[in-house]
Amino acid sequence: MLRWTTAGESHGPALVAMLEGMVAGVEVTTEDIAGELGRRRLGYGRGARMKFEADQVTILGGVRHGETLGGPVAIQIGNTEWPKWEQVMSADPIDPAELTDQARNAPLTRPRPGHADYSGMLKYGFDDARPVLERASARETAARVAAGTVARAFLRQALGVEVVSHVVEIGGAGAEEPGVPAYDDRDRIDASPVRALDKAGEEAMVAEIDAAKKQGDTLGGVVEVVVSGLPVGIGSFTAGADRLDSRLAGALMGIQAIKGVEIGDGFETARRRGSLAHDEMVPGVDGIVRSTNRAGGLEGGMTNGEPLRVRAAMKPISTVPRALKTIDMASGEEAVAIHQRSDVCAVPAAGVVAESMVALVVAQAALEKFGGDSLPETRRNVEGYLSAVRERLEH
Ligand SMILES: Cc1cc2nc3c(=O)[nH]c(=O)nc-3n(C[C@H](O)[C@H](O)[C@H](O)COP(=O)(O)O)c2cc1C
Ligand SMILES: C=C(O[C@@H]1CC(C(=O)O)=C[C@@H](OP(=O)(O)O)[C@H]1O)C(=O)O
Repeated sequence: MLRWTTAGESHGPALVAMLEGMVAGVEVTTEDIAGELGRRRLGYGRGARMKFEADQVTILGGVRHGETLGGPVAIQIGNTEWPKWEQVMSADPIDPAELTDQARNAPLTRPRPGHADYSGMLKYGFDDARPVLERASARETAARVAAGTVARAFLRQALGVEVVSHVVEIGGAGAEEPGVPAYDDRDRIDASPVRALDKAGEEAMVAEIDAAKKQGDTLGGVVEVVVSGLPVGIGSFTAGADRLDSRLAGALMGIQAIKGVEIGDGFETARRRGSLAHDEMVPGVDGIVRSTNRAGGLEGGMTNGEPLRVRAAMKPISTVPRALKTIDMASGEEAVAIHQRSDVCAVPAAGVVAESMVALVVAQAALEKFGGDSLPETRRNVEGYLSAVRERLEH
């Protein structure tokens, strides 16, 4: 089974991603991972940290001469800001007399509403929010994108599947009809400051970010991930936990600040009558096709051969410059939340993270269906299945 995990803190020396269960022979390089990490740093409205900090990628294991070996893949993302944090985030005990950076090490006792600070301090028994926010921070999403790069490479090389995303709304602003991107639109989307497919939508979103920034405020929004080239039958209807839709929802909700997930037309479908909610089946060149794709390529927890479409809604950035009310946990007095700096909006970056989580989940489900220890073996299994499906559809 394909499994992934990450370790590391926001201001630690590095993040680490581990990916187990990947087949041998998938072509992936340090440059590929760095390229995806670069996409995650972009976006109009991101904060100062994206400018002064850099991700340093090292593949520590599981890849040789540009190909996976079948063993666990370990990827390190070094943080160039580490020298500034070496004392505060030291893994080993530090003699208080040697601590030169007292200011940076001062306990953070004013939990920020919308963050993990308050519940995390009480749950783990900390008087300082630092140990909570270091791991709760979305800096960790860099490690997910690194693991996701390997999953995307596998999907492309085993199945010809491609994953793309675009930003649909920011702070309620966006195109009326944002359209559905194809993989060929990826460079154009990445060149947009907000990763929008549509120019009018882009302008509205940029204006909304400018307005929020001026008012000392922050924004959330909605991203859509589209996966093309998927064969019918990935996922399962046999148990709730095996449904591809439930797995996608879990993986996307697992991204920091994601508060809602829609499959296909999602909540809009719930407002329609059945006659206008589903996707009728009509004869196509290679068998059966759908006249619409309202279901977003998923029926009964399985892919149905149409492009997979899934949306994720991100709440506004929690650290609001116009600081929110809180309670100082040291004194019990009313206070305002800690605010050092913040993104105004990280929705474009969240789209890249969402692509990675979708790629990991789809790769996991594809490996369950097709198996194999090497890329050629998986490909043979895919081809055998596809030819059986083609035969079945011949009339
Ligand atoms: C890519 C990305 C970047 C983020 N950047 C920030 C940020 O700069 N400041 C902030 O307060 N929250 C940021 N967040 C969101 C917080 O990490 C998130 O609101 C917090 O973990 C609590 O969210 P939760 O209730 O979903 O756990 C970011 C989230 C993502 C996905
Ligand atoms: C560092 C990243 O995102 C960070 C995620 C984050 C948060 O609270 O989630 C808060 C910000 O960091 P800081 O509080 O130190 O300014 C972001 O810059 C990154 O995405 O690489």
